Amino acid sequence: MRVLLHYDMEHTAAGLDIVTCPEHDDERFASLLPDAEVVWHVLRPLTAADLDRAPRLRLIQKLGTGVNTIDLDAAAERGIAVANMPGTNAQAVAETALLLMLAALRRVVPFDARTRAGRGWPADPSLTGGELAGRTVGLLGGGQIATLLRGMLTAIGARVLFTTRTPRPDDPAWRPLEDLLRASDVVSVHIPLTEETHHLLNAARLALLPPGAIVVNTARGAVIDEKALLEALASGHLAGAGLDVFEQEPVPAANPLLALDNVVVMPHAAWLTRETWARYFAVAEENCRRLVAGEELLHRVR
Ligand SMILES: NC(=O)C1=CN([C@@H]2O[C@H](COP(=O)(O)OP(=O)(O)OC[C@H]3O[C@@H](n4cnc5c(N)ncnc54)[C@H](OP(=O)(O)O)[C@@H]3O)[C@@H](O)[C@H]2O)C=CC1
Ligand SMILES: O=C(O)C(=O)CO
Repeated sequence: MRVLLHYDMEHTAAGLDIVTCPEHDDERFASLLPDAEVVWHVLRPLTAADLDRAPRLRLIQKLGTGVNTIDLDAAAERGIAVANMPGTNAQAVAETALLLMLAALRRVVPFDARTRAGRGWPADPSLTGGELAGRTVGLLGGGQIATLLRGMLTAIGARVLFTTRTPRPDDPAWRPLEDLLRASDVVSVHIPLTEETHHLLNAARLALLPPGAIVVNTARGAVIDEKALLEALASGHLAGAGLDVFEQEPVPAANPLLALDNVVVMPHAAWLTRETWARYFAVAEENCRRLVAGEELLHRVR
């Protein structure tokens, strides 16, 4: 079975003929699509035009959780199955969210730059940080990532609140979104990007956060209105942000958020650990086996 791994990563597996293609190499991707029976998809959008070049394609296997980068209707129209693998990267993302909130609270970006430039010592008192212990952290989402992060934050001594679409009155930490925002010193986003969640954190909702709050996003850029975020940071209402994801990816170098030293950034790499890859390949190979055997796929989305 011909598998097209759409990432710059070599991998072999018994019974699978795996070819790889870096995500930025559109020409190679187009040339490999006609023979692909399975695409192992990471993040580069998979469009109807791509699928038109792939007459043998039977399965789009998302390596990870969010399927917003796949044209699901186009896949369904062409009889191509789509599956994801929720949870396989949850530990990595939860740890990254924790890392970004600590980095923002402790001003790692300016400290790092000044230390490298030989201007780090003595440490500038204007960069005095804050501790997570004792602060209230509001999580948007109560799924696999938010649940792991909640455990980590509780161990550190933070007070954790969370919100979901479906109220969870049995859990004393659950709050309606606006109540959660009013109470949160740090807010961290862990919900999918859908029509409903697009710009969920807009100017009005960001204004509900207490002055000096920190926003962390390891979910999808467009859940936050980036212009409103920039204004809230520029006005000083927000003290900082930790961003792994952006409205436009790859994030353009001219994005004004990148010029702020109270914003710590990553290139949508929260998931990127060796352990995540091992889990990705285990599920992806199992779904290829199931496809060949005519068995029900794991985590079929469509
Ligand atoms: N940066 C990265 O590398 C990665 C990013 N991600 C992103 O993180 C997201 C979360 O992942 P994960 O925790 O595994 O997903 P889950 O599916 O386990 O959890 C999603 C949570 O979002 C909640 N939710 C959905 N819609 C809304 C809404 N409108 N308002 C409030 N809550 C909502 C759901 O609860 P309910 O249905 O009750 O509302 C659920 O608790 C993914 O969708 C993906 O976009 C994931 C992995 C890697
Ligand atoms: O799993 C996800 O949704 C990611 O963003 C990483 O690919």
